[in-house]
Amino acid sequence: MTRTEIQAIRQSLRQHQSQLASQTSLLQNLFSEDSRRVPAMTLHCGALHVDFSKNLLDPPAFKLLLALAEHSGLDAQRQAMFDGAHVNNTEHRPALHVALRGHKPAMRSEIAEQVSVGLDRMQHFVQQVHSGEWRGDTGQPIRQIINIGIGGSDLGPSMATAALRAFHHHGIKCDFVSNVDPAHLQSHLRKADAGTTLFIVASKSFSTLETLQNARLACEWFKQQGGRDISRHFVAVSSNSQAAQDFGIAAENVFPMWDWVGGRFSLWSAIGLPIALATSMDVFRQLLAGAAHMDRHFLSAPLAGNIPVIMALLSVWYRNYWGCGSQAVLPYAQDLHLFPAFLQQLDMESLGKSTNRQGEPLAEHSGAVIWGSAGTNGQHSFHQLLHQGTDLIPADFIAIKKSPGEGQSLLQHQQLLANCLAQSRALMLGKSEQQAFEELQNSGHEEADARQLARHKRIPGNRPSTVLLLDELNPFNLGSLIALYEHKVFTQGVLWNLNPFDQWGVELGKQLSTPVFNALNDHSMPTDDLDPSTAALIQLCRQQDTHSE
Ligand SMILES: O=P(O)(O)OC[C@H]1OC(O)[C@H](O)[C@@H](O)[C@@H]1O
Repeated sequence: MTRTEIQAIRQSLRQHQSQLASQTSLLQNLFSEDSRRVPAMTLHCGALHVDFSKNLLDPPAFKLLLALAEHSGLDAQRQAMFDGAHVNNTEHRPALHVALRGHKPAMRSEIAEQVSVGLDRMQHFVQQVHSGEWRGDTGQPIRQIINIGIGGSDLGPSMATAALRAFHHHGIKCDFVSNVDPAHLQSHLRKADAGTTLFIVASKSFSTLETLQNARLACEWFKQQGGRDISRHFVAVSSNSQAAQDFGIAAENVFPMWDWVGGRFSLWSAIGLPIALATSMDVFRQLLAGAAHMDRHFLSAPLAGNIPVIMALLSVWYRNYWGCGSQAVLPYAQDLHLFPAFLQQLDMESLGKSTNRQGEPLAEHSGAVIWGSAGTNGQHSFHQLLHQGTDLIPADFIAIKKSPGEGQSLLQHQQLLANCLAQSRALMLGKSEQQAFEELQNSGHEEADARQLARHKRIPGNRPSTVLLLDELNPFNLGSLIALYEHKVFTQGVLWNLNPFDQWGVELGKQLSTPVFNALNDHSMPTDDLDPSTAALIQLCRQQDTHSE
């Protein structure tokens, strides 16, 4: 990496941004200056079409951002990740989620074999469950799956299972439990039948408190319901097979994963078992194939035509030069309603860092807050802030072209699409005070009243968005979409020179919860060594216990 050159590029980006920021109708000006802006800024990868044209980006800014990517060593670091080098430098590991979808890493030839064996085991198990060959301990087939896991062992599989609703296997219901709050598991157990329920205990480390506690509660419930043979109702997915066995899961029921897969990148491994059980192994393999398609695009497309790279460059552009502290992700598809929550972990756990790869403080802001929900619901709540709030918040709109239904459903789908495209357009166009005034006068308002109200109805516009259009929401396209965001996050890590594969910040909360838990459980335990606020709150909790006794 050439620090001086990077600093010079960053300085030019700052200067250029200040020129662009002075144009209040920059987006509309960019369209009038270049009639080819839309085709030039719309990229395609299989059935995914990405329209970048409504971004606050002109050709000089794009050129500077591409230079930033080149000087940051993106080519070499991308190759290093695909080859299996230790790109997770603080944990001394490769990050080889791409190997799970068929890429053969040059430095780790044994991995392709492990992946293939792992997939075959999944396939065999899914086939046994779906055919009814796998029986519970009362001789009944499995009808319900409850996945117990949290973070990467929950968000990816639950999101993909919901997204692939149209491909669900009839007769198998799949639920996900993550929160240590017993109410979460109990809400599912209340409706479950122990004889036909299969629990998947999903934990890469097999040491995560929430998952182990919920797994214990599930075992307790199973026994209370008269269940005898745990091995017919509990399987695990873990890279720590011994811990899973020590917990009581039969060795043959432990599906492997590996330390070279990061938790938030793990849905492609056996962590994706609930996806395959809820749909089919064929669907799961199509999901992998779609991701592999995006992997090839990321590896081979030139930077200027590389979708994940451009998305990452835009995120850096908005975060570092336009002062954007957050980014909205708005899937206009109910089946993708968990996508923003999945992305929150993928993006914020990866990029929420203040230290570079060398251990020095970062000179620039890194990861932004990622948030959003399924459209059109957001239009009736937080879109107000997107349109008229004081912050500039770039938005990714994700839309699906093909309606899954006909008749009235088709019409409603067109409404959904229309709303999506109209929101992206409204963010760009806004409404001038004059336009608002004329509309008010035309609708019969007195002039003074219209002038006053027009100030409130003015919408600045010039707010950026990207539209990602999928031909259809199917496993292949979903795989491509997820992999796109994975590579976007990786690229941002390169541009900020940080390690996107560790998560040390998460550890502190885990460490500190133990003494608090002990103090809550044992009232004789002194709390003087805790901070005054926590000590006082513990006292309050203890008093509450006394009152309810
Ligand atoms: O799969 P597990 O080992 O149980 O980990 C589950 C989750 O725990 C964490 O605290 C990490 O921050 C996540 O990255 C991880 O996905």
